[in-house]
Amino acid sequence: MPTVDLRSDTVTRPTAAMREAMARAEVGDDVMGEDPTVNGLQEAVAALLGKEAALFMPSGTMANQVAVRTHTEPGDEIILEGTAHIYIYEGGGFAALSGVSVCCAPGERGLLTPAAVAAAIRAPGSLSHFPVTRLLCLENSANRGGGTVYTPARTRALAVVAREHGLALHLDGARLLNAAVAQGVDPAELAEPFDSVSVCLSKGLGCPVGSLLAGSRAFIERAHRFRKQFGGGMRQAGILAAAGLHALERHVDRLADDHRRARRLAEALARLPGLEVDLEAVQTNMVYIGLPAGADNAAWLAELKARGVLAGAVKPGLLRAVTHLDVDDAGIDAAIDAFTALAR
Ligand SMILES: Cc1ncc(COP(=O)(O)O)c(CN[C@H](C(=O)O)[C@H](C)O)c1O
Repeated sequence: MPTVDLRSDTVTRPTAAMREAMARAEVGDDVMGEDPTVNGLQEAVAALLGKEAALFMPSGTMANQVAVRTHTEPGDEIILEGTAHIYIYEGGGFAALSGVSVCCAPGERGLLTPAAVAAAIRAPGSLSHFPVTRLLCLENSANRGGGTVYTPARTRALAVVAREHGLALHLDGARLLNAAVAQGVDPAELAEPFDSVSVCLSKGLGCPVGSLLAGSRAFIERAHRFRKQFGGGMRQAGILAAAGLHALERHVDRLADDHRRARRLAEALARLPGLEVDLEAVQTNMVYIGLPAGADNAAWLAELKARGVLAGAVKPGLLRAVTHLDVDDAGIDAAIDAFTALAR
């Protein structure tokens, strides 16, 4: 029985055409700045996001953590929404690598409001008791929010509050191209208010490895130093960068297919007895699925697997399904059939 892997869009494998592009890549030593394909990808992504420069990174986590380190000094504080990837899924890197504290602001479906950001900013006290709030990080699309998106207008409104208080702004744009395609807007419009933006090539875009961090030339120069310090300097990485150039050319518009499939899956599951799906949160390629009270994640995942469907567990009673390049309409049909059989 074929298996449809809905655990994450990180599971996408390079297509044959992408592998050919990788095999043809011109390469050089990127630590010496001599890999022409990496340089080309960095220029292309900087232009895509409307930034002066960009830096190729082995992972989205490293792109975020280098950004935090570049914006802050030990003892500073950063503001994150309570379900942010930087807060939950990056190994406490903000503390271990940057020595900063976090103020988690309450969001709705993973998205912050200007009021929540304003309330999270440490008032400069007369004494030096407080950490200094230095950086606001947003996530677009918001993973644990359900793959929800910030609009350009809401992003700008949050940036106004941050700028009024002298904060720097970083965007965890792991799925920024999903957010842009879902809204029919230019990625550069969503990136515009930010000092730094990370984007992932290794998720829905189908690359085996890679993210980029974009920002001003001065910011990227400073980030370059921290990437090296964190061990992220790479040598003939053009083989990986070629996948990114290929993906930017061929795999961006098709993200709409992933969103359509996620929507179809969500609407079918929402109709099943005992399952809970927040359809308002299904805005891109993710479907969070609430199980019946008392259901056991492991048992459900095993039953789904036995029916050829892999899903991810988020927390007790909550699963996640993510559509991507390697999921087709037949895979969605199989997932609907499997959940239907189990929900009875
Ligand atoms: C918003 C966001 N920002 C950053 C990252 C980190 O990217 P990588 O370090 O995995 O390349 C992820 C990965 N997300 C992964 C997933 O969704 O399966 C897991 C949870 O780490 C992400 O969702």
